[in-house]
Amino acid sequence: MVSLKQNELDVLAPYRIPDLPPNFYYIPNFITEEEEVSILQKIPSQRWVTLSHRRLQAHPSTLTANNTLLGAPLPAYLVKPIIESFKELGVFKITPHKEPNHVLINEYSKGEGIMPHEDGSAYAEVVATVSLGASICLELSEKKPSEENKELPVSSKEGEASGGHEPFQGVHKASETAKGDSFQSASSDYKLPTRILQEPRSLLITTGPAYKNLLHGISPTDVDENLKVSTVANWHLLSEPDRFADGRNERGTRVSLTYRDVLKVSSAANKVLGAMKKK
Ligand SMILES: O=C(O)CCC(=O)C(=O)O
Ligand SMILES: [Fe+2]
Repeated sequence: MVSLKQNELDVLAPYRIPDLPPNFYYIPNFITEEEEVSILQKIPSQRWVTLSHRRLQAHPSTLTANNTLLGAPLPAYLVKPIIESFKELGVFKITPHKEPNHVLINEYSKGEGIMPHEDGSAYAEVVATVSLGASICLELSEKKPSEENKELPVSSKEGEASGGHEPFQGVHKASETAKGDSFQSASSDYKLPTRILQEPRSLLITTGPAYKNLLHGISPTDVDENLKVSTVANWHLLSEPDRFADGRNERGTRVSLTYRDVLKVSSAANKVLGAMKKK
């Protein structure tokens, strides 16, 4: 019997990735192949915003400049079956709205990635990422003092401004230097930096200190290499580790759905009331 720590999402305990800051959970085969195909077909092709190393779309909309979401329902294909399963598992049970209200869809072609960054204070400390199409490695590193506040600006996350391209390059370089310097983890109990290998149809949940204290990114490479039990934190939770027996993951086009609970939500009704109060 797995012993449960306080606040741990009980049903998820068997999926907790060991030796990482609390808490990452990796659930292989979270959705079926049919569900995967169906979601991929429904992602609207006209809503992509192309960034320098990936393309992106936000549902129901991009956040405002002060990180507020104009509340609106998520499209049905993002709700069923995924959010229904989140409710059964209690994924968002600790967040203010108890369910996600915002989804960013990222698409990475072979060789593309995202700079190491933190998701920041606009969201509750739970992110649930469903991977589609192909496997990819998420790289985790600890924030160094010099890397505090490497929060991806909303503009770059949401693709509103081309200025978002600059931090991508800059932060990516910072991380590579850190690795070259044989990065020393402040908390030596944890094996950092490390990688989480995300297979298609899997769910990765990031909560608490894992959300707050680490940077995550994806190398813009054609092949993830040197994959083995000692370099991939979730190796024992993989659905098909044999696929990576040669230590390699040849990248394909991978789409991620990142579900979040935006803390500040304004409704259309609130806007009208606010305007009336000002009069
Ligand atoms: O594609 C992913 O898994 C990561 C995306 C991400 O970090 C983000 O959108 O903030
Ligand atoms: Fe992120």
